Amino acid sequence: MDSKKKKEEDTKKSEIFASCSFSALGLHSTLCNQLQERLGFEAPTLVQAQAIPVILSGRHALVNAATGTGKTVAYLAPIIHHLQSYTPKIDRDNGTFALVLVPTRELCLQVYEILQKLLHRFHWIVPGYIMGGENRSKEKARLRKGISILVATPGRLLDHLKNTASFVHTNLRWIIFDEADRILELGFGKEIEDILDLLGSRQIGSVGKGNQVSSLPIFQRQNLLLSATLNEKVNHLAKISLENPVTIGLDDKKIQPEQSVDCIGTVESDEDDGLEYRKVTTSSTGDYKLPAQLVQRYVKVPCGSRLAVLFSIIKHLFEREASRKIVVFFSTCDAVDFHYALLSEFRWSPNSQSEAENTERFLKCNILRLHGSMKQEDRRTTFQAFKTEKSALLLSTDVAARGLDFPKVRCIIQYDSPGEATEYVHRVGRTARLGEKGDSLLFLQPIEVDYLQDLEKHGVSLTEYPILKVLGSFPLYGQVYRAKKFASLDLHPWVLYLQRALESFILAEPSMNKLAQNAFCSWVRAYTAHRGELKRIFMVKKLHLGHVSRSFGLKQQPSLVGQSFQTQSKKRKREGKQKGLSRKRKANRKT
Ligand SMILES: Nc1ncnc2c1ncn2[C@@H]1O[C@H](COP(=O)(O)OP(=O)(O)OP(=O)(O)O)[C@@H](O)[C@H]1O
Repeated sequence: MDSKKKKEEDTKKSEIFASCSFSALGLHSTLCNQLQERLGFEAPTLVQAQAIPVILSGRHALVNAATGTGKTVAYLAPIIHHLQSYTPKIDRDNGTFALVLVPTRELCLQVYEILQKLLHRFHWIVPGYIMGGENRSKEKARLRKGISILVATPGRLLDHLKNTASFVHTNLRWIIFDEADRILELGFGKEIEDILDLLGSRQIGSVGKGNQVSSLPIFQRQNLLLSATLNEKVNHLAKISLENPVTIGLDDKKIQPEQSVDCIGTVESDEDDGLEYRKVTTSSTGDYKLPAQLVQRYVKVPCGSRLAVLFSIIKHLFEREASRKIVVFFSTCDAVDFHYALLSEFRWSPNSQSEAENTERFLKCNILRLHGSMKQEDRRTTFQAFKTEKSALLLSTDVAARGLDFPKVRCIIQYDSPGEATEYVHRVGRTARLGEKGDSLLFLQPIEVDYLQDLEKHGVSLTEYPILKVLGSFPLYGQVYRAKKFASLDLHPWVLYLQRALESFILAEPSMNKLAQNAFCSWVRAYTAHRGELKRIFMVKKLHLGHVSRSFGLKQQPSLVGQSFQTQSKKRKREGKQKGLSRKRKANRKT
């Protein structure tokens, strides 16, 4: 390696990793060995170097650091450090000492897997998880046996707190909210407050709640909140769950002690022992932290050409580099199902003269899908598969947007726009993790480009993707159509031919046609669900439903599809009433 390259590498490393070792942070040597041997971590990341000593000290903490910077180990390592040091050694009868609350099932499994690795040499500390979609009786049995560090989704945890008498949590010392803002966005606010009440952890001061196992010391509660993005709701949660917390990772732009206008709930600490104690005011217009090496672009596509352009870009990316991982985000489960079926089955050879010659799969890559309406077992299989695959395309709802750590994802495509800027940040955060390369591409219709200004307000700026150049790389009947000739994507021959082929393919397959109609309906519903300021940008009134139909490869008149939209929406409402759907679930239905 030449010296310039080495210097660059060193600079890059120093922007991610601290110059100290894990043991210098005060962690037990066996744990440091586990970090190295089981996880391959040589040195702590910057956020770990900041957070571990604070968390070891027992202080409550609010940790705000960019996606993929190692927040998980930042809280797990200090907990394990403490638990392994207790004498007498803890055992399963002592019940749960640490509770990690996460928004999704996949994140639950991910944290659990890391715990398993870290606890390899501490067999007396038992990790476990409970989450929606799993068998309650089996979970009850596991809780009865005792779980020292429990990872949970909030709804299921509350269920067990209320209904599982054998769940021992009298020794609880830590409550961690990982992806705190997402937990709240999903509408779990009430559950969280109930959980804090049931655990006697609201407003703290609840040190040593009476029933501790007598041989163990009385523990001071320590609560931790972590997220790459903060919002008003997190401030509220911080207020009701953290006592005199230390804030880690909040940069100066976000910390404006004198400003109170945007401050909703101030987390304050007036102690000064050399650690970073600050008054925090997170403003809703503050900027978000994104990995510096992430290349962010947008592509402006007229609605009717969206489908053809998406297919072309994915094809282009895999043809340029066959071995790569890409995630495409959609707004609804139905949209994922439709695009999954179509991308997997669509056959078209751009140079064939007749339909009979269209035997070749348009996309040859491995395609996976993930969303909240899938069976738990299928979700688990996809999650594991995408982790281990070297090359694959994952189509997903926002269920994959938070916290998931899929190695080596090179590109994130946001086909349906994310809505809140926080969601944008977390979606793109699935790539460019821990200093790795990463690209992101946001699809926008010409009527939606004001969204770029909304992102700008949060310090997120994107450049335009050279779509005409990409389309120009596809020969059609031996001819290459050069970029400059086509002012609009709609008129590009490649797009026109591909769109026609997609529409014929869908029309010929009744099941595909049905999937397309369902996807269309739920897409329109999701579009109408944009909130607040964003309603001004994503205005359903501005949509041309005929063009939206085209974007699902449908030739039908929008009014026909519109009828089925109404029927479906009535049906869902009826079902919702029958099931007594909570506000939370309604908010959650997109994922
Ligand atoms: N000290 C370290 N050395 C090397 N790799 C690390 C280190 N700490 C974490 N990692 C790796 O970095 C990646 C990101 O870590 P993690 O998932 O904890 O990030 P995060 O900050 O929680 O991200 P997000 O905000 O998306 O949830 C993981 O693959 C993890 O294994």
